[in-house]
Amino acid sequence: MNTLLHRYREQLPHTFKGPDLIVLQPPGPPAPSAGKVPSGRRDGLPAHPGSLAQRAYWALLSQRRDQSIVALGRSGSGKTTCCEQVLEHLVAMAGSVDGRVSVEKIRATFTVLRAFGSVSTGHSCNATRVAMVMSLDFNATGRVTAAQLQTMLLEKSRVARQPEGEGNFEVFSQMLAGLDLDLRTELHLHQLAESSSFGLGVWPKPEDKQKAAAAFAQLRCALETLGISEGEQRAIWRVLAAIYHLGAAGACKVGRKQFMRFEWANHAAEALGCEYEELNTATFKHHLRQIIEQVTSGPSRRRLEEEETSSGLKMTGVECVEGMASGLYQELFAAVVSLINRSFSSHHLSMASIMVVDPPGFQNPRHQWKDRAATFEELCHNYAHERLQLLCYQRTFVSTLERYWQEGIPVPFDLPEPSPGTTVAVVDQNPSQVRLPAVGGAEDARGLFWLLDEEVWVEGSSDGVVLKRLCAAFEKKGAGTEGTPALRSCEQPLQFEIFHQLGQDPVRYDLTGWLHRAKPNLSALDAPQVLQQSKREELRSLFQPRAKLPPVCRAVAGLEGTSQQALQRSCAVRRAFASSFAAVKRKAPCSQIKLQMDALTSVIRRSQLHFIHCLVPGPAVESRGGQGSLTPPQPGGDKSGTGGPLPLDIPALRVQLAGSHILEALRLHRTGYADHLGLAQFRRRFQVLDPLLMKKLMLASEGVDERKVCPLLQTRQHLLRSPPNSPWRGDIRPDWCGAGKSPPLVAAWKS
Ligand SMILES: Nc1ncnc2c1ncn2[C@@H]1O[C@H](COP(=O)(O)OP(=O)(O)OP(=O)(O)O)[C@@H](O)[C@H]1O
Repeated sequence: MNTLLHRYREQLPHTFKGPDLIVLQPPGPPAPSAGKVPSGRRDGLPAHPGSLAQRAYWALLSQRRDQSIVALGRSGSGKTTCCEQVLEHLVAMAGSVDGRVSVEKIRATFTVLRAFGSVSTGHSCNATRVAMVMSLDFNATGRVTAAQLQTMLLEKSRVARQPEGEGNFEVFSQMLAGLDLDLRTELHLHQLAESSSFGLGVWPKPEDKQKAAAAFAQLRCALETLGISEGEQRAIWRVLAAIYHLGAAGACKVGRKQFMRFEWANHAAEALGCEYEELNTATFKHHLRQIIEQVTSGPSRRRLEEEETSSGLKMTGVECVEGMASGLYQELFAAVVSLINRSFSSHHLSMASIMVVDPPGFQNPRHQWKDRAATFEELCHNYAHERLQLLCYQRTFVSTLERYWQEGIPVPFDLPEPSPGTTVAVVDQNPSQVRLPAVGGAEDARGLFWLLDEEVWVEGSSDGVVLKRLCAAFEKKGAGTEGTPALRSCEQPLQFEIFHQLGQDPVRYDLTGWLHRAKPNLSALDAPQVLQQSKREELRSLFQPRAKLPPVCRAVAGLEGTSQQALQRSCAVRRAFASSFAAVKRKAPCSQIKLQMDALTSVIRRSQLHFIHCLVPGPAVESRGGQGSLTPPQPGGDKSGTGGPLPLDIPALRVQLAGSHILEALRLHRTGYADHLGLAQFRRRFQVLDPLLMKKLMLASEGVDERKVCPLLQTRQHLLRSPPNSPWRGDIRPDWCGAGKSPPLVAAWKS
């Protein structure tokens, strides 16, 4: 486990001295191994994400096993920066076959991802709104053969709606500010609309527009570095322009469902290469499509469609336009990811991979002293973050203690309580696969996602009903109830609080309108067809390859790839979606979020996991614009522009430490035996020192009586004491090998 405490480094002398806990240096090129090494570190590297990357790399080479590096922490804590540094370090260190993967391309990828996947919020000016897994494949000689990007949980609704004081995806303002005159005229962007229902084309200050234009020039360079042709870039700008025009067109709020401003809708159709009528039908007239399908399909299908129309699935005109815009953006994002993957793909054989995971950060409006309740999208990001924390908990504590128990190693350590699983269950617990006992005592307690998916089909149901059922299942009532609560209802109507971060960081949510959000948006589902059937060749060639992908996995981008490693990862995603076919068939948006997280965890689950906990050490500072954004960190000391160093926010740091079980993990690391090897790896590593002993060792372990192994090693403790400076030096405990316990037989060292 690694803790990266960014900024304020100078103010934290010797904060963490554990062998695995490191303090992040300010961003910059990976530090060489020279320099002051914090005491207790065994790899000889100073504190830096690069040192973690190096460890994962050596583990990959020595164990021939996939590795994953997962960044966790609040929004704005430096996860994306850290992941970028890790990837750059790996590529620079290992080198790549044929130069297919280079540091420049990795940087370019992050520039593109920041443009298309991040927004400006109070936490950060580049808050990521998509979860990303970037995998580097290595061959047996340790060189990078290929890379693959997969993305999940894109906050596509952001295109049409943003919380107060937050922005749309950066790429819109960049394109509107920086597009050259010819293209601007061709796409009807030379004169921006007076108002856009998507909040596009607005810059609070003139310098913001200049910055956006400069960022657009950088984005174009990045796209070129990734080998994305001029024609493909034009197709990308066309879709973005169409989304802009849809925002300007708007929808009539009363009467017939139709565009409010015909002229702008016409521009949107022109940009997409389709007729106005086609766009109009795809956006508003699903019933026409449904009627055709009903006529051509069998009776069972007809029943399903009837159900859909009779339940509250009918949408307003505004929802239809929003759905079309978000659907177009999701397809565009997936196409951009495919283009990035094309630039990294190769047919070279690979042995194993290192996967770097950057999820959206944990978010709480209270962190910026905002009084508003959190939104549905923020709940989804917090849920994703806690699913990864749960994985960390299982690997750090549950599996480790289980291994000690299996090997008969007495370690005085109790499983920390509570587990992140308590709050994860509030969101996604499925009574048919209950992992934890229902907190409120109700036998069939369903998590929020399941409740929303269920209630959306019930005639006359409301947000209040969902809240009532949720509280009945998970709220602790009465004085006798023990343990940390997972949920409580608030005094404000339709509001509730989930006790995230092990109860340390409760977030208040407003459930108003969530039932409406849980409906599948039929316009969004029609968007891919509009793009695939475009009359413009450049759009068709960009989007038609997506038509071949199974519709179940549409929310996940980056499933293409021909190498063996890429196919394995894609299979893991498909398996996760296949596990809940009913939810996929119903196109239920909430279950899809859970399935996307299942897919992400199943991609990395089999690998050796390394977690990076990024902490925000100081309080968020309101920007001069009053939009609640963090003051950008200053190099070399983080002066906030006020002349003095920012104070450390000790309570906030405590909350972050306690909310992620960091101190408990450190304690287990010191009490237990953090490093261990399977016998086969142990033999491979040390047999050169005493081949005879190793042979006996293998024979003993292959035989029935494993007890013979232990005395053999005890007689040769010097094996592990040499060579000098070996990172594996240490004491062997006499009971390191569990007598009579079942395999896997492991060797454990005292760190
Ligand atoms: N080690 C560091 N020292 C100083 N500043 C940093 C460091 N790491 C990141 N930053 C800055 O902090 C800001 C937020 O960083 P970043 O986008 O990586 O955070 P994040 O955790 O990925 O946020 P989110 O989850 O919202 O995407 C950026 O402006 C970045 O430049």
